[in-house]
Amino acid sequence: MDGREPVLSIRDLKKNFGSKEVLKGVRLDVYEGQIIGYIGPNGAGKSTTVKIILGLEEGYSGQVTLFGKDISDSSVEYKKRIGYVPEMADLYDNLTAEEYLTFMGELYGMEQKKAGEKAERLIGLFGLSEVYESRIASYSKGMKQKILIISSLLHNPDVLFLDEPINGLDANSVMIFKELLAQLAAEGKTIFYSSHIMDVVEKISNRIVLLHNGQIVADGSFEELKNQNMEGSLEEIFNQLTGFNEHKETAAEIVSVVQEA
Ligand SMILES: Nc1ncnc2c1ncn2[C@@H]1O[C@H](COP(=O)(O)OP(=O)(O)OP(=O)(O)O)[C@@H](O)[C@H]1O
Repeated sequence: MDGREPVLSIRDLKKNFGSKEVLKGVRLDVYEGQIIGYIGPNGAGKSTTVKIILGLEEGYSGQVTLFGKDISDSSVEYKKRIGYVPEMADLYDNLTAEEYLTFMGELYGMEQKKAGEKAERLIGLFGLSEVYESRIASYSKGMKQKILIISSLLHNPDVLFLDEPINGLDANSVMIFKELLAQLAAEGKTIFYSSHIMDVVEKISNRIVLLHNGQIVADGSFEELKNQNMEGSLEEIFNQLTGFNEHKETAAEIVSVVQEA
């Protein structure tokens, strides 16, 4: 792209679940400082791609190179440079945020004291100081989401994989989070952002990658996509590229079924 080595490079990535071909040859190079909006219809294979990169899903073909090394040859050490906010996570409800985050920091190779100090400061910045020592079971949805975000950042990763990260966050927290991503990218972090909230993806990403039927069907900045004969908002571009224009008819059919006697 600009002579630099990609942070992440994917070549001819294929993955089947049984007879279902989910990824049919994905090719992608991602560079430092990019915020990739990774989008696609339900079931397109976005989470599957991320899980393969994270080493959580095996049995694929093709090549995935992260930080210059093929992940199938790398030791687990590379995972210390990754932060991950999964879409659905099982937090340890019986732990307090302090215990959970210190534990996560240690898993990522941090010293317990350092992890604890950093976690406490981040908890404060996310407005959760009062509940730092309360059990996570007592947290609201948005509070749990903040814990996941903090846990993905605690060890200062180089690459972040975020799956619907603002789920449950209030408007003020969303504003901080969007700004946080921009500032992290400016510091050279690479961010992979999967979401169905198109107006947020449109605003925060500097590159949009659309996965459809197991392949990448669009790749570029929002401006570039608009210049490629696609019009309107990212939501409309998404509808055009995935061949969907029946929302009114489908909604009307649903209403008629709902109202059946
Ligand atoms: N462990 C599994 N076993 C069988 N099929 C799976 C498994 N994991 C995913 N799939 C299938 O692979 C396809 C892609 O799933 P994936 O979760 O990657 O989609 P996605 O793009 O992340 O979707 P969403 O937007 O709904 O989160 C789906 O058809 C799903 O049913």
